[in-house]
Amino acid sequence: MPVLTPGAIFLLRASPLLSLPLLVGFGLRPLSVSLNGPTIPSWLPPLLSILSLPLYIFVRVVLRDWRNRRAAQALDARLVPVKKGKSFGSVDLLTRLRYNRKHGYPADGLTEFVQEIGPVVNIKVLWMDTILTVAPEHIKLILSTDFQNHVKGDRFKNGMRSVLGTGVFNSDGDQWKFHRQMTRPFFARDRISDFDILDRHADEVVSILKQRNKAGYAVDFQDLIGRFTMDSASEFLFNTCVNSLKASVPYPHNVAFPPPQTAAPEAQAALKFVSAFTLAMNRIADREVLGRIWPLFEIFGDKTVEPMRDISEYLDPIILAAMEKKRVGVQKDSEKDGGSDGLSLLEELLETTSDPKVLKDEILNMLLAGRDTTMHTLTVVLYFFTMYPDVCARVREEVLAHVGPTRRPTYDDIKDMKFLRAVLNETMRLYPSVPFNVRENLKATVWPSLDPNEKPLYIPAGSKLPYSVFMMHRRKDLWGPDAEEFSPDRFLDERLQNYLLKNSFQFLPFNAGPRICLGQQFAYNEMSFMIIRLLQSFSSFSLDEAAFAPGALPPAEWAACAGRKGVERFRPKLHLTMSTTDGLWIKTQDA
Ligand code: HEM
Repeated sequence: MPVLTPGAIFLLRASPLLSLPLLVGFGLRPLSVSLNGPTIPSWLPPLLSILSLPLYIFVRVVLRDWRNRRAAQALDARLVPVKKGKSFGSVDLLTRLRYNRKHGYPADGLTEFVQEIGPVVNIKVLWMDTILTVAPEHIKLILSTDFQNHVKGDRFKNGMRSVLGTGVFNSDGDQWKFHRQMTRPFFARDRISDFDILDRHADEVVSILKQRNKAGYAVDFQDLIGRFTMDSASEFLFNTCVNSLKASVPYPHNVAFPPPQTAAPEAQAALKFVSAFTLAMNRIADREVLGRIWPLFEIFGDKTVEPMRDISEYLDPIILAAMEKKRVGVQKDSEKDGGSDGLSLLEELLETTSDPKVLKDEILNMLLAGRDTTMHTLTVVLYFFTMYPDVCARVREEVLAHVGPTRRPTYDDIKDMKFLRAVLNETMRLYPSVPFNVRENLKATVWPSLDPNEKPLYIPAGSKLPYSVFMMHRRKDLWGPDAEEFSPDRFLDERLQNYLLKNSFQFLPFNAGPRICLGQQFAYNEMSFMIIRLLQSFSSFSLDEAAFAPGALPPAEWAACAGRKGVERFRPKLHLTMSTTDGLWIKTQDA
């Protein structure tokens, strides 16, 4: 049976509104004739039909703004200051932000709006309220103290549903509680400090880096570490390693005749799955950028169908096999090795549900959570090691002092390595994996004013409320005059007391409140483990700028810009999570 495309559904839903102009325009003439009224000139109905839709929207907007002003007055509050564009409906702002998202540095444009208007600003495009905040006071309300009133909301969830279903990331209320409770046991301490899986894959990463180094080629570290996080996550989550580290690793674009590579068929299947996964995530991220009107860009077909077909081809047999094992009571793979503590997430979930759709949604949600976030942070840590060799040398000293040159690190080693933790935190401060996030408020509410001389801010019900930890993490008034500098010691010296400890909500790489990242501890362990293994094998790292594809390095004009934009030698890119445009090409120096 043919399925309606998202665009067709959108148009069908909007059809009463779209048919209004035609009814007004063309219904008027026969009505006048039947009532013996004045003759209506033939040009009037088309003119009315053209004018009636904008008129209808205009009246609605004026009425809504009037109601909001009155509601604000009644609460002795004020409306959030608006950033206005130059064109009709401020469409130029949307065009500018979309262009910046593709070609600029993260938050380009938004940074200027915040400088001009303040840390909370209503970016009103097409008369819709989009209230951006970079204030810890408001983010705390959204995520924690007024959590019940701030949901992901249908607008966000509709765009994500064809990929993330109703998994933990893409649900609200009781449905979210069900998913969160179901997945939480998996993150018990025993489970996340079992380093066997990480160790095997870290060994593969080190050996690939060594081989390439010996042959004199740079390696795309982002690609390599993305395979590490994918293989580790897949093994933790569904007990089947995707084996992407076994597939051939790309050579830089400037290698004219790369050595021929052979890859096992399962490695090809892995790459197909990984690229379908990446594509599906990028497609839903595009929808989020387009906002409410995203279905209009999918009139002829759902853009996630194709990648989801490849994902299902890979994942469904794994899920069905696990269900079958459970049904016939075969001992679980992980129980054979290490008792029930070692259950994969899939096995853990099968204790609660046998619905294949719920199982698949959850696994995909966890892969999204677990792969791209850690991949990005580890990539930027390595980038900072190339830019700040003194920091790299200090972490290496700490590694050698605590773990030595070959021993496998333990949970306690990692816990004790304070400078390594500071480097991870500083990396996530400057380049948080989830730089922008969004919520919607169910009921109208009031936010405190950041200026004590001004009235509080009225937030109408159903507002789109994006918040940016990326921008908050760089505010000089919150972090000090050196906020744009990479300085891990700020998490250890007096700056910790002077800034962060005064307001813990100003540092939120893992979110906060009831929806705080479930994998936070797992992520710290995984990232620390990998860095320790790298620093046991290599003494330093360098960028190989010649290996970057044309256009992948920052454009020359960025050098004149203030802050990090002016100094970076990589190009951060935004989707649902942050990544590096066309990878990070590095060379290693053996220890
Ligand atoms: C550097 C690594 C990581 C960072 C920076 C990070 C950050 C975040 C953030 C910001 C959120 C909130 C998202 C939202 O509300 O829309 C989140 C949620 C979540 N994260 Fe992580 N994460 C990381 C690694 C992981 C890992 C490795 C896992 C699991 C394997 C994981 C599992 C989750 C889950 C399940 C949620 C959803 C929580 C909920 O909505 O109740 N994360 N994470």
